[in-house]
Amino acid sequence: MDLLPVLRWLAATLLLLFSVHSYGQPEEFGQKGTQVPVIDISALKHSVLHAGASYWVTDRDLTVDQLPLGEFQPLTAACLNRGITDDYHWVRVRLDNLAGATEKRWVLYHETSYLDELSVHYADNGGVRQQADLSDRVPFSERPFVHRTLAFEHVTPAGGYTDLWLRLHFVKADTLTLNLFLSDVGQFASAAHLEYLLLGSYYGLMLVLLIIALLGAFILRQSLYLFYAFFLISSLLTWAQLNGLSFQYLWPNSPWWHNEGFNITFLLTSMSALQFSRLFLKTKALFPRVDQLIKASLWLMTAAILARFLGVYVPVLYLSHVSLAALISLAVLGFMAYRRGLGYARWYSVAWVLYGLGLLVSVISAGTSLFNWGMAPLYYAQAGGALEAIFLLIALGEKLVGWDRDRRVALAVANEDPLTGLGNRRAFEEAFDRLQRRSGAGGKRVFLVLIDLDLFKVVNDRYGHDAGDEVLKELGQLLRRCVRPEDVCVRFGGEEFALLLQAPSARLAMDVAERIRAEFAATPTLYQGEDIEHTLSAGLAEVGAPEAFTRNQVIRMADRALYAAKAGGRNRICLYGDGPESQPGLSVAGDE
Ligand SMILES: Nc1nc2c(ncn2[C@@H]2O[C@H](COP(=O)(O)OP(=O)(O)OP(=O)(O)O)[C@@H](O)[C@H]2O)c(=O)[nH]1
Repeated sequence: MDLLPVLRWLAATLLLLFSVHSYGQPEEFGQKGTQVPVIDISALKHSVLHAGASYWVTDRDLTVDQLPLGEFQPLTAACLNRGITDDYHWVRVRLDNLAGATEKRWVLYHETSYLDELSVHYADNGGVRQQADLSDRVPFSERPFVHRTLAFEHVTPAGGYTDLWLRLHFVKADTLTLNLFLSDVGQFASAAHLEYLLLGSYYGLMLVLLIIALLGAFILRQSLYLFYAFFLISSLLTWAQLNGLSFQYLWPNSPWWHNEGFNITFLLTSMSALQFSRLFLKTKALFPRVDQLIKASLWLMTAAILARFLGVYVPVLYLSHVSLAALISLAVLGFMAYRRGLGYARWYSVAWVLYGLGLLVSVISAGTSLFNWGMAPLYYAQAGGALEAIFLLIALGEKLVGWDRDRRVALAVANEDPLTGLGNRRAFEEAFDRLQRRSGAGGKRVFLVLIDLDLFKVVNDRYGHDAGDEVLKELGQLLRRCVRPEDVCVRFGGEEFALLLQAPSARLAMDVAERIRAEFAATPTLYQGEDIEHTLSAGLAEVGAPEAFTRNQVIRMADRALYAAKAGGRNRICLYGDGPESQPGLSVAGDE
C-alpha cells in the first residue's frame, strides 16, 4: 500500500472543505423582520447567546445606525461557524430584566481566544447608546475584563432591559464562530475556575511528559526523545495560544505573537511530529518515497515560517491548517510500519488516530457548518492531543523494551558457541574475572578445568567431521549435566572445553572432573548406527585471588596440567601444583 495517494486525497479533501465552506453565504432562515430579538435574563445563570439573538453579515464597516435591521436573521446553532472570513458579523439582541426585582450583573464573552475584535454597543432602557471596543490586538493588560477570551461586563437595571449590538471581526481572515456566552457574574467566576483547573491539568500532564522526554534524551542520548520533546513543547504552545493562556500569562505585552504566532507554532508542531515519525518509523529504510515526501514537506514548512516573518499571511495560514490535518495520515504510516515488522508502531498508530479524531472534527467545525457545536471540538482535539502524547510515550517505551531485548539477544549470541550452545571464550573471560574477584573477596575457592578430547583427529578422520561435531555436542551436554548452576562451562575453542568450578577443596573439584572423564569414556556417541568410542584429558588449577595470578597465568597452569595428563597416557586428570613454578601432576586421577 502506497501512502502517497492517501496523503494527496487527504490534502485535496481538506482544501476543498475549506474553500467550499469558508466563504459560504449565511443560510436563509425563515422570516425576516425588525422585531427585536429578546432574551430574558431575570433568572440568568449561564446561557449561549444564539438562542434568541439575530445576526447579519456584511463586508463593509458600518455604524449601528446604518444597519439594515430588516435583514437580520435568527442566530441558530446551525449558522454559528462562519469558516475563514474577514467579513463584519453583527449580532443583535435585547437582554430583558423586566421580571427581575434586582439589577442583573452579567458577563458576555466569546468562545475563542483568537477573535480580533468584539465591539459592544449597548443602551439601557432605550437610553443613550454606548460603545466598548474589545480587541486582542492591544496588550492583555488593557482588557476591561480579565479573561482569556474577549469579555464584557455590564449591569442591567431591575425591571429594565439592555439593547446589544455586537460586531465581530477579524482584521486578517481567520476561522470565526458566532458562539457567544452570557453568564451571571457569580456563575461566571465559578465556571471560569473550573475551566482554568481543567486546562491547568492538561498543561501539568504535558509538562510531566516533557520532563520524561528530556530525561530520556539525556540518559539514552537519542535524538528521537528530543524530537518528542520538541513536539510536546510546540503542541503545548499551540494549545496555550488557542486557549488564550499564552497571551494572558506568557507574553501579555505582545499582541503580535498572540495574533501572528499561531501559524508558526502550528507549523512547528507539524514539523516536530514529522521529524519524530521519520526516526521512530525508520521511514528512510522502510518507506523511502514517503521519507522524501516528508523531507520536502519539512522544507516547505521551514520556508512558510520564514515567509510568515516576512509578512506573508494567507498561504501560510492555509498551509499550517492543512499540515496539522495531514498529520492524521501518520496513523496509516504507523500501521504500515507495524505490518512491516515494527511491533511498537501499533501504539504510535493509536496515538495518531486519537489526535486525528479530535482534530478532524475541529477542522471541519472551523471550516464548515457541518456541526452545530461552535468551536467546542477544539477541546476534544486538545484532550485527544493529551491522550496522543501519552500513547506516543507508550510507543517509545515499547520501542525501548524491544531495543533492550534485542541487545540482550545480541549479547547472548555474541557470548555463545553455536555448535554446543555453551558459552564461548568471551563468556569465559567475563565469568573468570567475576568469579576470581568474588573468590578473592572471601567467596568460595574456584578451580579452572581445561578439557581436551583425546586423539580427536582420529575420530574426525575415521567417522567424518559431522560425527566429530556430534561428539563435541554430546560432551557439551555431559558438561552441563555434571556441573552445578553456579559453575561455568564453555567451549574454549576447537576440541577444548573449560570449566570454572566452585568447590571447597581441590580434591572435590578433582572429583567432579573425574566424574566427567569417567562418564565420557564409558558412553560412546551413537552416530549413524555406529558407536564412537572416546576419552578426554583434563588439567586443573586453582584460580586464586586476582592479586595472586592473572587470568593468563591460571590458564597456563591448567594447560601445563593438561599437558601432563596427555603425556601421562591421556584419559586422565592432572592437578597443577602449589605455584606457577612447581610441576603439575601433584595429583592424578584416571585410568593408568
Ligand atoms: N568435528 C570437529 N572437529 C574439530 C573442531 N574443532 C577442532 N576440531 C578437530 O580437532 C582435532 C584436534 O587435533 P589435535 O590438535 O591434533 O589433537 P588430537 O587429535 O585431539 O590429539 P591430542 O589432543 O593430542 O589427544 C583436529 O582434527 C581439528 O580439526 C570442530 O568444531 N569440529
